[in-house]
Amino acid sequence: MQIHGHSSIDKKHPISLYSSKQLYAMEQAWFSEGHDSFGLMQQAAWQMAKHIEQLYEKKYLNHHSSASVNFSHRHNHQYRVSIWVGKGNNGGDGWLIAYYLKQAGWQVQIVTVGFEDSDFSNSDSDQVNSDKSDTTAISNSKSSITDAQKALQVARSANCKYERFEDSQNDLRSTALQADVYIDALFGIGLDRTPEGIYKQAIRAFNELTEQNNGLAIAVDIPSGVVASTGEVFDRIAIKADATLCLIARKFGLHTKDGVDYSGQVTDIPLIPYQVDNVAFEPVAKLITTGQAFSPRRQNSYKGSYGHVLVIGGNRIDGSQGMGGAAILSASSSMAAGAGKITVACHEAFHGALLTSLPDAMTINLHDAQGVQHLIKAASVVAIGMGLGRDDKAQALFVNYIQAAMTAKKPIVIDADGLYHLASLQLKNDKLISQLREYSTDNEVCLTPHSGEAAKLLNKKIHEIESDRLSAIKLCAQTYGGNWVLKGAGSLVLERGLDQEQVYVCGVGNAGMATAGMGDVLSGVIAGLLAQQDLEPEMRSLHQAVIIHGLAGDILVSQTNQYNSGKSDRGHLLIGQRGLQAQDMPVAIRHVMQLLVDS
Ligand SMILES: NC(=O)C1=CN([C@@H]2O[C@H](COP(=O)(O)OP(=O)(O)OC[C@H]3O[C@@H](n4cnc5c(N)ncnc54)[C@H](O)[C@@H]3O)[C@@H](O)[C@H]2O)[C@@H](O)CC1
Ligand SMILES: Nc1ncnc2c1ncn2[C@@H]1O[C@H](COP(=O)(O)OP(=O)(O)O)[C@@H](O)[C@H]1O
Ligand SMILES: [K+]
Repeated sequence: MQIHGHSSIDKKHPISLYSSKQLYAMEQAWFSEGHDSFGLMQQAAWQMAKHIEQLYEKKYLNHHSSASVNFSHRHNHQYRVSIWVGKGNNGGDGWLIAYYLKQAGWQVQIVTVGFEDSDFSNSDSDQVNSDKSDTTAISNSKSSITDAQKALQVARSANCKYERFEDSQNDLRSTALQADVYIDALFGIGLDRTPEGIYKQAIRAFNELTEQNNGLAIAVDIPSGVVASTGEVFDRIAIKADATLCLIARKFGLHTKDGVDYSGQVTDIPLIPYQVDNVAFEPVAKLITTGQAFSPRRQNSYKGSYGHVLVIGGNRIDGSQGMGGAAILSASSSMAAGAGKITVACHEAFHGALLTSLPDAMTINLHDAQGVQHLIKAASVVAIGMGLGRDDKAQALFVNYIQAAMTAKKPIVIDADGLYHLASLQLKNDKLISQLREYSTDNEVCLTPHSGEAAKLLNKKIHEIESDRLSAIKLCAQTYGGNWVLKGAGSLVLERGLDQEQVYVCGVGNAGMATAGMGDVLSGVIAGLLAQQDLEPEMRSLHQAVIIHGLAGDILVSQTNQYNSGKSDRGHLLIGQRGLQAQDMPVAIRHVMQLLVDS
């Protein structure tokens, strides 16, 4: 997975993301305007061939070639490419890439997967005389054959060598399979089920070969095995690409869930001017990698100008060890994100520990219902649920405090055990659920489940959530109202505006953050931003909080930021993904807040 270095925050615009259904609709819209589908495939392949050449030169010759590559035969060393094609149009792209790279002087070997001998002999009957081998002649040939078959003919007529994977699979060391660059054109956006049998073997062999030969693995459109609309990879069977050449428009699945691990560096090849204003092509989500710049604070201000966060959590059920850390992490992250004041309502057993690590905080006993309700009225934001406990007593507190927060019209952040209680209340048809949904139409309510919590909230299995995270977050919002984060690699954020909802995919963060307490940190950042009413709505938004959290995690493990001298300005040693702890986050959050002011 790519880790971003952030010595300053780069200012990339959000990237629109689409489902495969939308991609097919865009193509169809283009064809219905009279454009030729094989012509589009030729364009796609030609442009990909140029990018492949550039990627090759970047890796092996260690330089960036100019935008327009001068395709010429190489005298000293022939570039070797192994192109793996399936039977759909993704394979069609592969055949044509073979044709163009061969023209450019590459040594081309095609490996077909799932083809019968008859697939080649059938096309022999339509074969265009190789003397006249050009793509135009073939594109004008029999229209009854598919674009992929035409592409196959083009490559064959140019004498590109090919062999069936089925015939060579037992000998991965065969020289025919040795190459510098491996192109994955097995499946594109049409993949809709687990690759099995020969396909599974081919994907495994492709990955093994690229690794053994230290080859460059480049995926056409999307790594085969990744589902374009969801980012799911079935049974971990997918091409592990160093680079993906993404055709027409950016696929949602490249950036969330498993897709993040398989896509490598993604390059867009837009090809057609799809109508962005057309409702049919409204992106399903936007990929964000950077936050909004913060304005400097007014000099004439005081702690009250930046809000008062009340964290409610950190309980100890009789006889248990307790969960004070959750509230402490959330509170310290709130302050790191800039909240003016913080009070923690936690079990008294943790007051000492809290004050030792965060002397800036005020404390109150979680079970002092009157006192906490009083504080809810005084707070700017209420964040509830982190380590609150799941027993009946904790649920009674949860209901009581949520009611108080709604009466006092406070923004509410609900996480962890708070979500557990919501799920139980929903099953019991409790009136709190409809009250909260109603409340969320005019007031800020943020809910932040991971897949396990979302499964409980929707009364589904975790794999059902994971197989379609986009639908899951939408269903959460429909059922409970409010703004949502569905946490995990490529966290999804759903925010409801006045008349429409917007989904974001968080393009920062890393697997080092898969440790206990990181969610508590996120709830703190969300509350800390919401508390600062001097900020514009966009800067206090949920997606801003998720980005700050992810950037902070990346900064801690990055190889390229100021921490990599071995020591940070605060004397901490560089931290890696393994061993990153939630308690490391507040210092990095402060750093990101500063970078965003500077940017
Ligand atoms: N139509 C066009 O002109 C263009 C198409 N493009 C390419 O076309 C691709 C989409 O083509 P297709 O719709 O043919 O889709 P694919 O090339 O992804 O292939 C889909 C075929 O594979 C089968 N399949 C799906 N999952 C399978 C599995 N697990 N095991 C075995 N078979 C499986 C499907 O039933 C279908 O027959 C894009 O990703 C892109 O690469 C681009 O060339 C742009 C232009
Ligand atoms: N692989 C990952 N890539 C990016 N972010 C991650 C990854 N794993 C975890 N995170 C982030 O870390 C946080 C973990 O939250 P959560 O699972 O609720 O932890 P906890 O409940 O222990 O506090 C979430 O914001 C999540 O998106
Ligand atoms: K592919």
